[in-house]
Amino acid sequence: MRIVADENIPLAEAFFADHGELVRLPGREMSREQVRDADILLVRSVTRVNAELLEGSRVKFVGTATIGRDHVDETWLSQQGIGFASAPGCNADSVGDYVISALLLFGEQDGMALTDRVVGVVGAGNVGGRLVERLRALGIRCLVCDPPRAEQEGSEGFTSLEALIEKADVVSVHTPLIREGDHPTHHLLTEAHIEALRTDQILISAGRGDCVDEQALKARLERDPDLRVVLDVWENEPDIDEALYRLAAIATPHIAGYSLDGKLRGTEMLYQAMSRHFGLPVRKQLGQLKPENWLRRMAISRRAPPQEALLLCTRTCYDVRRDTLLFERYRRQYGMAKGFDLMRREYPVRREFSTLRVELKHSAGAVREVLESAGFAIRSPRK
Ligand SMILES: NC(=O)C1=CN([C@@H]2O[C@H](COP(=O)(O)OP(=O)(O)OC[C@H]3O[C@@H](n4cnc5c(N)ncnc54)[C@H](O)[C@@H]3O)[C@@H](O)[C@H]2O)C=CC1
Ligand SMILES: O=C(O)C(=O)[C@H](O)COP(=O)(O)O
Repeated sequence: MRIVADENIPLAEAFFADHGELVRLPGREMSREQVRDADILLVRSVTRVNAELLEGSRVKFVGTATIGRDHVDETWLSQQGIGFASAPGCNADSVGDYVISALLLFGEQDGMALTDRVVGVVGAGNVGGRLVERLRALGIRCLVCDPPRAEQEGSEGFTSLEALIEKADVVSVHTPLIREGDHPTHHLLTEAHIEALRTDQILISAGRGDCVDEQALKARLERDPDLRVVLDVWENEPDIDEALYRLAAIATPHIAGYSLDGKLRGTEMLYQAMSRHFGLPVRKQLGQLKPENWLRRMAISRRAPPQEALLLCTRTCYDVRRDTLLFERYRRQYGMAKGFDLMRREYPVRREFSTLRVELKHSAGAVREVLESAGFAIRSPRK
């Protein structure tokens, strides 16, 4: 079999090369000619998978190593009898790490504890749902807006988008991009929602750029630059709006989910789905193929207050400031569109919180509880 895979899918050789010739390509420019003779196509979110790309090809299975599927015309694939799989939840906790890192940064800037702010999460699936679990475990009050879930599970525990914007201090958007149906999310945050934000609120957008009306957001920020927004996803990636970029408090090039762990999980999920599709045995597991030195550790030797310990461990794993600065460097050196993609391609290895083993030298119960709630693995002398 011939397998065409995006160059940014790690361990694709280790998982797939036994099944045929593996060709690596840059995803954004994948062309009809390049995939025509492929049997299996493995992509990321930057490749539009539709009739235009695949009509007349011999592709029998498409996998996207991402949670999002808005770049794939699933209806057309199914009409053609082409198998399809995505990687639900693969990097969900990495997006949570990103949000926690941003919340800690704002807490530090404002001299506030994490628990001083109410966080509103819009879209509570694998990403938003797990984020809410972690934040609540940290003692943070959360509001949740997820109308499809509210319809299925009953409205208790869910709130409308308008009420969430009114009551929350942080509005964190994690919806997929859905253009049709009962709950479309294209420009889910309308001009009216954006105008309703208070200057002291924080908006985080880490689902898909098109879920927020960017022109309205830009207009609001031009009038009210003190409103803080964290933008990881954008309309028209990679050629994003430079003026909006400059107005954002934190601006990153769609890397909220870019941990090595999340990406590798995505590759393994595609391997499993591909094996099922072709009736092949699942012989490989991520555990056998992971690089050495998989787990890292750190120790907290003194009696740090819980919030300080959390900040220390979070920054050891992931510091959102690094990515904001790095993005600015790439933009200056290569221009916006090229810098955006190049930073994603050369992204430094980042690990999920759960891979950091934190050794507590003191049996500080409160520190242990906070770190575990945030997702770190703890070793400490128990009382
Ligand atoms: N920035 C990044 O690096 C990443 C971004 N993503 C994006 O995050 C999205 C969400 O990921 P998951 O939570 O894993 O997906 P999911 O499918 O598990 O959950 C999506 C949730 O959004 C809810 N939803 C749908 N329409 C809604 C609406 N109109 N209003 C409010 N909620 C609505 C659904 O009911 C569901 O609970 C992905 O589709 C992807 O686009 C995912 C991973 C990384
Ligand atoms: O999983 C998703 O959905 C994402 O948004 C990915 O983290 C984005 O990564 P790329 O596919 O754009 O490399």
